[in-house]
Amino acid sequence: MRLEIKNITKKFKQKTAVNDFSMVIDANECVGLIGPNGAGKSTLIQIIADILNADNGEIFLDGKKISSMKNQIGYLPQYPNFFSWMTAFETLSFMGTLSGLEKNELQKEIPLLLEKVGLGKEAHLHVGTFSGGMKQRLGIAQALLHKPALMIMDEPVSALDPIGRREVLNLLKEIKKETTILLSTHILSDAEEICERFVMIKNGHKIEDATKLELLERHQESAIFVMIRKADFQWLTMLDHLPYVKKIESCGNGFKIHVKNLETDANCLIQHGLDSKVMFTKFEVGIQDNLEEIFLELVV
Ligand SMILES: Nc1ncnc2c1ncn2[C@@H]1O[C@H](COP(=O)(O)OP(=O)(O)OP(=O)(O)O)[C@@H](O)[C@H]1O
Repeated sequence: MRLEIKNITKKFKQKTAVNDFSMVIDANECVGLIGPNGAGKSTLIQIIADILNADNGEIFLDGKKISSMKNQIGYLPQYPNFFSWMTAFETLSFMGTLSGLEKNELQKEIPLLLEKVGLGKEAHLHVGTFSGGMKQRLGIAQALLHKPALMIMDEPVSALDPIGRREVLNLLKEIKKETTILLSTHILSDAEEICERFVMIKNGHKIEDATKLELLERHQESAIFVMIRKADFQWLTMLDHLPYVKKIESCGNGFKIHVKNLETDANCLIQHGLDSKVMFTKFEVGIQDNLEEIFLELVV
């Protein structure tokens, strides 16, 4: 499985929702499409699901146009809609028939699928009685019905309460073992839990495409965090005059010393401290923001 999104642009009147967006997803990846409200996530996802047409650009799945490969894609919309008077089993049976699946096949597969999404015991309950998390898990079952190679999900957990969110995240952890996943969210911590790669979108543009490690390394501050005894605070005033020290900030119980070159200047700084008889209780080289801070820095 290889999904290639090539230079997709989509405009709604004057508004460019997706702007020259390209990316590739390979088999077994779980990719988070991250962006604030209105960034263009739903528009892009609907173009991949072949629900919306792009104005420019093309999407290929295994080298073939996406429109001819729809049976390889499972799509979970942002707000899945079910008939409240149908049971979970009837819902999947109805959806499966609409997608052209055989009745016999459905009779066999639906109980297995409901079991997989944790709704085995609720198979014959009306969907109207389901919680948000249960409905979302039913939506995931529906998207998996035809055994797609790629699952695309639009904000699968954003609208759920903490319990529903946990249920769905746990389910996604299971599904990603056997299915390639692209999911959109504006909540980075959700994506962080299950995705290995993060593609950030802002005003329709791709602004970042990296693994967690790459993101952390790329956004690592050139600073050293030190904790010293109160008696040694005088040492800090001497640092102001060093050519490689850019700035000193007080930070919690210690100090953040910003330097020009982390690798070389950290050694110089520790040597300077030792020569000045400073006792370090903490000396941490390279301060990494967490992903949430990186996200805010990039998108706001
Ligand atoms: N059918 C439409 N007609 C006009 N403008 C639209 C339409 N659909 C989306 N837009 C606009 O395109 C931009 C991108 O919207 P989109 O829904 O793709 O963003 P999003 O990242 O999914 O946001 P959210 O997290 O709020 O769902 C927004 O400015 C939105 O108002």
